[in-house]
Amino acid sequence: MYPITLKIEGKPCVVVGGGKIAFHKIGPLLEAKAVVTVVSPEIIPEIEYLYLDGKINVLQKEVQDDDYKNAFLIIAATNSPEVNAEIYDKTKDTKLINVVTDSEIGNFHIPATFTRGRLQISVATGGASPLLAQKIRDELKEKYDDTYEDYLEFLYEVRMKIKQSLLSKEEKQELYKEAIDEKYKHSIKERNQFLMHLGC
Ligand SMILES: C[C@@]1(CC(=O)O)c2cc3[nH]c(cc4nc(cc5[nH]c(cc(n2)[C@H]1CCC(=O)O)[C@@](C)(CC(=O)O)[C@@H]5CCC(=O)O)C(CC(=O)O)=C4CCC(=O)O)c(CCC(=O)O)c3CC(=O)O
Ligand SMILES: NC(=O)C1=CN([C@@H]2O[C@H](COP(=O)(O)OP(=O)(O)OC[C@H]3O[C@@H](n4cnc5c(N)ncnc54)[C@H](O)[C@@H]3O)[C@@H](O)[C@H]2O)C=CC1
Repeated sequence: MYPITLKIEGKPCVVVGGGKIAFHKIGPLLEAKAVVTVVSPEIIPEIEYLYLDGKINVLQKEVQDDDYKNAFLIIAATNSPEVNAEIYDKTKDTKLINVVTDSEIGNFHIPATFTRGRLQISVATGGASPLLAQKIRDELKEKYDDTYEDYLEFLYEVRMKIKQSLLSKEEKQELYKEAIDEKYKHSIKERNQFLMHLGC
C-alpha cells in the first residue's frame, strides 16, 4: 500500500449504496469539499437529509456503468460483494476505487483518521483490523490534542516566510529545524519572537 493524501475539492466522487456504511464514508468526502453523488435504490434518512440540504446528489436507482464513468473516485458501499466487485473490475485500472465489503480488492483503503487543523494523522492496518486502527487513532488523538491546530498554523506561517526569503539553503534548513523546537509548541511568546526574528 502506498500512502498519499488527496486533494479532492470540486472532484466528482460517486458513493454506490445508501446504507450506514455509505453515510459514514460520505462525511470525510464532504469535509474535503468533494462533489458527491450517491447511487442507490434505497437511502437511509441521514443521506436523504444531506440531499435535502443540497450537500449531495442522489440517483435513486441500481448502479450502472454510466453512473461512475466521470468519477474521480468511487466508493463501492453496497451490501452486495458481487455488485461491488463488478464496479472494481470495471474501474480499477483508471480510477480510485474503494470496496467496503472486501479488503483484498479496491485500489485504496480508507484509514482511521483525525485532524488538528493542518495536521492529519491516519492509521491503516491493510485490512488486518479496522478496530485496531481505530484504537491507535484514539490513543494518538489524546497525545496530539487540539492545541496542535494553532501550532500548525504557526509552523505553516513560519515555513512560508522561510521559503520566500533569500536565505541560503543551509540557513533555511536551520530555521525549519529551529521551528519544531518544543518551546514553540508551548509558548505563544516564543512563537511571536521567532516570527519577529523572521521579519514578520
Ligand atoms: C479494507 C477496508 C476498506 C475500506 O472501507 O476502506 C475495510 C473493510 C472492512 N471493514 C469491516 C468491518 C469493520 N470496519 C470498521 C470500521 C472502520 N473500517 C475502516 C476501514 C476499512 N475497513 C478498510 C481497511 C482499513 C485498515 O485495515 O486499516 C475504518 C478504519 C475507516 C473508515 O471506514 O472510515 C473504520 C474505523 C475508523 C473510524 O471509526 O473512524 C468496524 C468497526 C466499526 O464499525 O466501528 C468494523 C467491524 C469490526 C470488524 O469487522 O473488524 C469489514 C467486514 C464487514 C462485514 O463483516 O461484512 C470489511 C471488509 C473486509 O474486511 O474484507
Ligand atoms: N468497510 C467498512 O468500514 C465496513 C464495511 N461493512 C460492509 O459494508 C456493507 C454495507 O453496509 P451497510 O451500509 O450497513 O448496508 P445496508 O444494507 O444498510 O445498505 C446497503 C445499501 O446498498 C444499496 N444497494 C444494494 N444493491 C445495490 C445496487 N445494485 N446498486 C446501488 N445500490 C445498491 C441498498 O439500496 C442499500 O442502500 C456491509 O455488507 C458490510 O459487509 C460493514 C462494516 C464496516
